[in-house]
Amino acid sequence: MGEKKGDQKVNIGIIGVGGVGGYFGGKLAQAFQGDDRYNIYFIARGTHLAKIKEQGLILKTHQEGELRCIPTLATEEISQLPPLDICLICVKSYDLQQVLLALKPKLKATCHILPLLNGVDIYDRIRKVVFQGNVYPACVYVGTHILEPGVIEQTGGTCKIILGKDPQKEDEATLLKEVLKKANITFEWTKEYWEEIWSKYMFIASYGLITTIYNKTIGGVYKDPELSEQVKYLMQYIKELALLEGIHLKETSIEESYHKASTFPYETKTSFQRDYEKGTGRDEREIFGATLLRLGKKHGLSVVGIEKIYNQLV
Ligand SMILES: NC(=O)C1=CN([C@@H]2O[C@H](COP(=O)(O)OP(=O)(O)OC[C@H]3O[C@@H](n4cnc5c(N)ncnc54)[C@H](OP(=O)(O)O)[C@@H]3O)[C@@H](O)[C@H]2O)C=CC1
Ligand SMILES: CC(C)(CO)C(=O)C(=O)O
Repeated sequence: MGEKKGDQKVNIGIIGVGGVGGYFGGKLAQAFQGDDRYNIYFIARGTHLAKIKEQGLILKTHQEGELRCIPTLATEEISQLPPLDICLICVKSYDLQQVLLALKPKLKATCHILPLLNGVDIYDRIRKVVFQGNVYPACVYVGTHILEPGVIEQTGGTCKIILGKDPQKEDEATLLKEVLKKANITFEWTKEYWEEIWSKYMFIASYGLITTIYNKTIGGVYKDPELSEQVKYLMQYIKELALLEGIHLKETSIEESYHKASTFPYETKTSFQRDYEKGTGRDEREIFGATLLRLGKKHGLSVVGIEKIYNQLV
């Protein structure tokens, strides 16, 4: 499906306008502001939503300065959305199921669904609930968070979305690619998306766990020899898991993944760490920790070392 003709509008939903959704959704809203062929819908809640309604979303970026992004509509109610042509899913994994159930009736049969969550089984989680549309497995390296209600700060990462074809479909995501290009969002369409998603997982599960447990930034962990050893231990384990799941990561994947930390500012915190620090008990440990144990047990790997690390989370 290419660009829409006539007075048909392209309805784009950003589900969860936090760090990731605020960055990409903000760029989309900015790009299409005043262009009545595109409607941009933000799903947000609480004081963050109230501020967005009041002043628009303020997006502070590393490369492009500060942008004020005004969507067509910002609301907490997914039921208020029109049928969507494109949907970026940007909630944390613990909110995914509930959001999918609400979204399901709002996704057109041709909808282009782009999940930007961390994790190796996000595609499967979505496909258990949503049968229509095209779900493009994806990952992204971007350091971004809600600085204060209504304000997103992006400080590091390439900001490039790596995505590929829905494994169950033949669609090439023409409309989504056009929209991303128009909004100046960098992306790479690849056949190797599972390798990319597992590589990202190797990076974020390892650094996520160690930054969180030791209360250090990504730079702090990278510069600490003992913590770096733990990161590499986790990476080695994830590389083995990937292979057992049929994904062959490169010979150099651990070294590359370990050094990726140096492409983020020293002070960068992981999204897992930010949640954990809030102490609300709502965090992605299931994705970053429990999944390592579950898959390890499934394949008969020794999980003693992983359990020792995981059990340090309170
Ligand atoms: N932050 C980063 O730098 C990166 C994060 N990721 C991954 O991306 C995903 C999103 O992370 P991130 O952007 O940091 O998360 P955030 O917590 O910053 O953003 C998610 C937002 O979605 C909102 N939300 C969730 N459910 C609903 C709902 N039903 N209605 C309205 N709003 C809702 C949350 O509101 P509330 O706060 O009220 O719960 C929150 O504002 C995660 O899987 C993360 O691991 C991937 C790459 C980089
Ligand atoms: C480390 C980072 C910022 C890299 O994209 C990330 O994915 C996260 O914190 O969840």
